[in-house]
Amino acid sequence: MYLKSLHIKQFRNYIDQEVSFTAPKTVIVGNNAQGKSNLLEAVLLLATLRSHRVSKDRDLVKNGSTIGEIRAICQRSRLPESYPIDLEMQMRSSGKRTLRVNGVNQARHLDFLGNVNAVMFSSLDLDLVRGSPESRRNWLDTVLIQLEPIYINLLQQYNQVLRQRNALLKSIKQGQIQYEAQQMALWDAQLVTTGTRLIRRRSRLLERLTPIARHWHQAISGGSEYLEITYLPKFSFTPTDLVENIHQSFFEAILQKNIIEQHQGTSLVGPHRDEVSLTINATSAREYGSQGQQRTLVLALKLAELELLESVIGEPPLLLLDDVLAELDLQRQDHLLNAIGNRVQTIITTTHLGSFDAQWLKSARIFQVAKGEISS
Ligand SMILES: Nc1ncnc2c1ncn2[C@@H]1O[C@H](COP(=O)(O)OP(=O)(O)OP(=O)(O)O)[C@@H](O)[C@H]1O
Repeated sequence: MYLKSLHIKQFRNYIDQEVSFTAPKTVIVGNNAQGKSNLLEAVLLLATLRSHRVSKDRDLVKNGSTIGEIRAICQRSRLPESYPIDLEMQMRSSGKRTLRVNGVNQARHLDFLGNVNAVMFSSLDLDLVRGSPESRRNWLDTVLIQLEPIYINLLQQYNQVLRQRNALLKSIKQGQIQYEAQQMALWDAQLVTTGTRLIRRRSRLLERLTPIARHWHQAISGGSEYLEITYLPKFSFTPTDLVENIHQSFFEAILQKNIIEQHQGTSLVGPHRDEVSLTINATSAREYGSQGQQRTLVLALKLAELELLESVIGEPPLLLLDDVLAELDLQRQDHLLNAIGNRVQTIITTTHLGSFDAQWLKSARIFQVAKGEISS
């Protein structure tokens, strides 16, 4: 797919900015806090309807405004040039969003998704290995939303059940209501049904990503390291388990935590607490990996994400590199730049052009950004 132009209004530190992407590679240069990440965030929002940095739309809308807008024209390779897609996303500090495709309102998120596909690689992604389980869960969710847009509905359903179950547990903890086994069993059943759908999809995604990530990981590390990626719910689980078996193990785990959940006033079992284990030669990459090993691993995961999306969608997604190139050593940079080639439309942000290969820069369009204004 090709992103032809982006128009952002009252979004983060931008007032009204239009950018045309006339080359497969765009480099955005600017000092810190000028709006580089904000621009990439706008593109990622169109692809996933989620920000990788904040959860509330009020943080995305420009301070002092009530409504922000991201508009893009893109071109899918399966459609003729005369059928560009016009996407519009309006967000309000109240949280209400309006989504339009070619001028037509889309009531459901899943009807908007799938028009833009993108892979973001930012310094925040180093948290994928070193950070909390939440960053790994968020990563899986972001990839799944693009691979199968219906996932956004499944995620919303689960989160709604979780919120209600947590509210009930909190009221029990605070003594506002009595624990009633029958009432709780209803919520348990919904948590298990909606949660199992997420667990199975996340685990299936890892089964598809692992061989690709392993390939990249071996290529970058020189072939001596063996990567394993495993989905770890709070109960015993294998990816080949039947749905009924997962349900049963999930229920048993909830039952075991029954008393402490009432005591803590929150749900302790479910995909919101799951972990993804990343091991190199059977050793935890998070606890024992060197910084270099962790960087190689994150790069391998991102390249796997790119390759998987490309094979499922049938064309390369956009690649958004937020100030990460300078953080990679030359060998890792080479792997990344070779993998991108000229096939993948890439938008790169950087504070200085010094770390870029001169030849590579020749084929790129370069913009400057300062105080939320982009110039060429
Ligand atoms: N909702 C908002 N309204 C107005 N300005 C905002 C909003 N959110 C962020 N900003 C401003 O955007 C700027 C940060 O931009 P951005 O995160 O894109 O930085 P950057 O250019 O990528 O720099 P760095 O290299 O430090 O990451 C800051 O000046 C911040 O105050």
